[in-house]
Amino acid sequence: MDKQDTENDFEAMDDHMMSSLETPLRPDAFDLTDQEKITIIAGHFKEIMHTLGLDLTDDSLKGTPHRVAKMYVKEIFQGLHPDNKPVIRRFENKYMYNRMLVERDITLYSSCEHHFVPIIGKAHVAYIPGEHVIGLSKLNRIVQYYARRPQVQERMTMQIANELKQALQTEDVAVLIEADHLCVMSRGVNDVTSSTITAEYGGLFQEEHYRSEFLSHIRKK
Ligand SMILES: Nc1nc2c(ncn2[C@@H]2O[C@H](COP(=O)(O)OP(=O)(O)OP(=O)(O)O)[C@@H](O)[C@H]2O)c(=O)[nH]1
Ligand SMILES: [Zn+2]
Repeated sequence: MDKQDTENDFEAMDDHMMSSLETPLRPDAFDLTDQEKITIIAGHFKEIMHTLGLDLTDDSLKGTPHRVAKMYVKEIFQGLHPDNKPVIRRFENKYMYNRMLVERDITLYSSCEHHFVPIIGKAHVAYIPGEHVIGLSKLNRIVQYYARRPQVQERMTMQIANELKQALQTEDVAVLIEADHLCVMSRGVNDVTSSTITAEYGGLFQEEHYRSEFLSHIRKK
C-alpha cells in the first residue's frame, strides 16, 4: 500500500467518524444466525492458518478455527449484536441523591478495528442523577457492550457516553477511558509505555468544578 492509499483510508475514516457514531455495519449484518457465522468464520480462519503454513491435523491446532470463530461471535465481538445490549431498568431517584456518582476502574477489554488485536484498559464513568438512577452493574455492562466489538477508542468513548445519557435521561454524564493498544505495543511502533486517554464530558461536566471533582475521584487510589 503506498502513502496515497493510506492517506485516502484516513480521509474515508475521518468522514465516517464525523458523520456517525454508529459502528459501521452492513444492512444485512444480522441475517445469519450466530451458529452460521461461527461455521463460516471457522472455515475462513482455517484457510488463514493453512496459508500461514500451519498443519491443521496437529492435535493442538485442529480445534483453533472453531475456537477463534466462537470467541469472535460469542465473546469478544458479541457487542455487535443488538440482542446482547444490556437491558437497563431505570429506578426513581427516591433517595434524592443529587451529587456525583462515580464508577471507576471498570475493566475494559476491546479490540482494535484496524488490526484486530486487544485494547485493554479502564473506563471511569460518572453521572449526576436527576429523576432516575440505574443499577451500578449496568454502568459496567454498558461499557462492556460497546467494548466487545471492533473499535476505535474515540468512538467507543462517545458510544458509551451517549448510551449513559439515554439510560439515565440526563446530559450530566462523564466518561474517561485510559487504554493500552496492543497494535501500538506489540507491533508497528512497538511502544509499550504509551497509553491513550479519551474523555467525554456532557452537561454539568463541561463546568470546571464538576470535571475536577470527577478527575480527583478517579485519581485517588
Ligand atoms: N485514532 C485512533 N487510531 C487508532 C486506534 N487504534 C489504532 N489506531 C491507529 O490506526 C492507525 C492505522 O494506520 P495504518 O497506517 O493504516 O496502519 P499501520 O501501517 O499498521 O500503522 P502502524 O501501526 O503505524 O504500523 C495506526 O496509526 C494505529 O495506531 C484508535 O483507537 N484510535
Ligand atoms: Zn490497531
